[in-house]
Amino acid sequence: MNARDRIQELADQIVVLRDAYYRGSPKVADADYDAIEDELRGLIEANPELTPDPNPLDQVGAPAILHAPIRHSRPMLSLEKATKPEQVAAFFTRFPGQPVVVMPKLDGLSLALVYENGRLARAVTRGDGTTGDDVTMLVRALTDGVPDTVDAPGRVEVRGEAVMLRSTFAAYNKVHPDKPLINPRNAAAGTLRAKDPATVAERRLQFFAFDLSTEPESAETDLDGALRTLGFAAADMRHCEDAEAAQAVITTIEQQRNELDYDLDGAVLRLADRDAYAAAGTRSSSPRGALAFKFAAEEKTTVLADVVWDVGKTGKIAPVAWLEPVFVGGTTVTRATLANQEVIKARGIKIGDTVLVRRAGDVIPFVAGVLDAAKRTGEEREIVPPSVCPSCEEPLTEQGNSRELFCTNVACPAQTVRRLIHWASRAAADIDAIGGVWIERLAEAGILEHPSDFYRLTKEKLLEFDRIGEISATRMIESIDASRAVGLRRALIGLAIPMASEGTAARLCRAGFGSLEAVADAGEEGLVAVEDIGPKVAASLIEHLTRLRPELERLREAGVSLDVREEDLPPVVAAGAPLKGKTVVVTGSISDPRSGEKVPRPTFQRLCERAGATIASSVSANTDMLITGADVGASKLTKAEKLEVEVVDQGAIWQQLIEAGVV
Ligand SMILES: NC(=O)c1ccc[n+]([C@@H]2O[C@H](COP(=O)([O-])OP(=O)(O)OC[C@H]3O[C@@H](n4cnc5c(N)ncnc54)[C@H](O)[C@@H]3O)[C@@H](O)[C@H]2O)c1
Ligand SMILES: [Zn+2]
Repeated sequence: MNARDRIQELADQIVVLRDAYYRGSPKVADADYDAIEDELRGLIEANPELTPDPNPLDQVGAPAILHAPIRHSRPMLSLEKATKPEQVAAFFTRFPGQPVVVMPKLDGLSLALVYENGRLARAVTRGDGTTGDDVTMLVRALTDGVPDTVDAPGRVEVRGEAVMLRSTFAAYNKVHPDKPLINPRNAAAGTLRAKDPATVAERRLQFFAFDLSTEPESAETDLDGALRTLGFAAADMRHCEDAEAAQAVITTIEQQRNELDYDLDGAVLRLADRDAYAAAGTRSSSPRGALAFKFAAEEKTTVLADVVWDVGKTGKIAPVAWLEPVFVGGTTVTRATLANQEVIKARGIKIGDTVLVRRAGDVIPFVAGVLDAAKRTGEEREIVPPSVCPSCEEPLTEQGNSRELFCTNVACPAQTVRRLIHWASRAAADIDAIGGVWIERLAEAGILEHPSDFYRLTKEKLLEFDRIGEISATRMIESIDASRAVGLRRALIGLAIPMASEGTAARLCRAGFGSLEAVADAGEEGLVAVEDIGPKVAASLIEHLTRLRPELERLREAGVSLDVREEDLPPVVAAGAPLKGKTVVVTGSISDPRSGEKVPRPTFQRLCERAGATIASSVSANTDMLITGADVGASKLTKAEKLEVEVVDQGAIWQQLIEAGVV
C-alpha cells in the first residue's frame, strides 16, 4: 500500500477508535491505539505533503454531548508524549532556569471546574477540547475533592482529573460480581455519563487538580501552592531543578505505580510557574509548557485460545485463560486468571474472543473483558465449567455468591501436590532446591503427601530417582534442613488454610500467640479478639487446625519449629528511640561491629524498628535515611543523592542502637 492510502486508512481507523473509546466501549487496548497514532505521526513527518485534512492528530477527545454543551474558556488540550530520557532533557533545555513540577499522569477523565465569586458554577468534561458536557450535578453529588466554595473573587477555573480510586473500583466489583466495571477509567467516564446520580451513587470519584486560571490574577504564581491555598487536593507535584532530578521522580512514580490508589499511565512535567506556563503558549493540540512521559502499557489485547480448570491448594477449581502470547507490563503473558464462572458470564467471554489482558506489578494477569463482540465469527465457543474435579473426578460443590467451584476431597491428588508446592514456596518454608516438577514426581511416587514428609526424605531415597544426582540430592536435603526453622507465621501460611491470609498469620504473631498449637487451642473467642480476624476466619482456623493436629505433631517430631520467631514479634520501641519518625532503607551487607559477624538484613531492620524507624524497601522521595552496609550498589546511592536522602554508614547506626540499649 502506498503512503497516501496508508495515511488515509490510519486516519479513518483513529476516528472510529476514538469515537468508540470516548463512548466508553474501546475496541482495542490503549497501547494498540497509540501504535496506530505513532505510525500515522511517522508517516506524516516523512511525507508532510500528504497530511490528511482534517488531521486527527490535531484533534482532541471526541464530541460526546449528552447533557448540555458548554464552550470552554480556552481549549482543553491533549499532551505531547515522551518515552525517552533525552526528551525530558530537551524539555528542560527549552525552558532554561524555569522550575518544573513532575506529577503522576492520572488515568481518569479531565474536568474543568468554574467558580464564580467563590461558588462552584459548573463542572464540564473535556469533550472535543472546545466544547464539553455540563456534568455539574453529577460532580456535586459524586466527586470528592471538589469544594462547593473557594475563597477567591471573580472567576476561578480549576482543571484536573476525576478518577475512580482503585479501592472504590475493587469494592464496587466485589459487591457487583454480576456486572463488574472493566477498569477504573472506564468506570469514571461511565459514572459522569449517568442520567441520574442515584443510579451510580456507589461509584464515588476523586478529583485531583493540576491546572488553575484566575481572573483577576491571583498573586500566587506557583501552581502547587496556589491550588492548595484554594483547598484543592492537587496531584502529587514534585519540584525539580534539572532533567536528572525529573527523571528520578519519574522513575519513583513508575516504581510506586502499583502501590498507589489510582491508575496512572505516565508522569507529567509542567512549568511550575503559572505565568511561565501561560506565556509558553500552545501547539495545535497540546500546551508547550508541559510534557507527558508515558510508561509501558499494562493492558493489551490478545486471543483467548482456551480455558482450563485448575485445582488450587484449597480445592478451588479456577478457570485459567490460555492466551496467544502477548507482551504486557514488561513480560510475555500466556496464562491469565478468569476469576470464576460468574465473572465469565458477566463479561460474556467466549473461547476464540479477542480479550483485554491487564497486568500490574506482581499481580497475576487477568482477562478484563471482551473487545468488540460484534466482530465474532461464530466459531467462538462457550466456556463450560466442569461438573467433576479434573484431577480426582469427585463431584464438585458450588460455594458463595460468585458460585465458586470446589473439590472437597482432601485426598485429591492435584490438591495434595498444590499444598506441597505451597509449603515449599518462598512465603512459607522456602525449600528452594526442590522445584514444583520434582514435588509432583515425588508425590506421584508416593513419597510425599503431607508437608511433614519432606522432613523424612533422605539422600538415599532421592538418589533412587534417575535424574537426581549426588549434588542435587545434597542441595535438596540442605534446603529441607534449613526450612525446619520456618516458625509460626510462615508455617501457618504454608498450611494453606482457607480464608487465613498472610496478613492473618502476621497479626496472630503480633497479637502474642507463641506457637501454632496455641492458635489451634485459642477457640473462637481468643481468635476474634485479634485485629481483623472475624468469626468466619476464626471458624476456618479452628476447623482446619483441628484436622491438621496429627500433622502438627508429625512436623514437631521431625524437628520443625512451629513457634513464633523473633522477627514476627511486635517491635518494642526502645526508650529514647533514636530513629523515631524516620523512614529508613537498609542496603548492602550488614555486620555487627562488636563481633564482626554478618547480620541478616531483616534482623538489622528489626533492630532499627525497635529504635523507632519505619522500614521501606526502596529509596523514594519519602525516605529520610539510607543506611549503608558493605558492598553497596551505586544505583541506590545515586538515587539517594538525587532525592537528597541522608546517607548514613551502618557504624553510626550501630553506635546509636548500642547507646539506646536496643542491642
Ligand atoms: N483504546 C482506544 O481505542 C483509544 C482511543 C483513543 C484514545 N485512547 C487513549 O487515550 C489517551 C490519549 O488521549 P488524551 O488526549 O485523552 O490523553 P493524553 O494522553 O494526551 O493526555 C492528556 C490528558 O491527560 C490527563 N492528565 C492526567 N494527569 C494529568 C496531569 N497531571 N497534568 C495534565 N494532564 C493530566 C488529562 O485528562 C489530559 O486531558 C491515550 O492514553 C490513548 O491510548 C485510546
Ligand atoms: Zn479433586
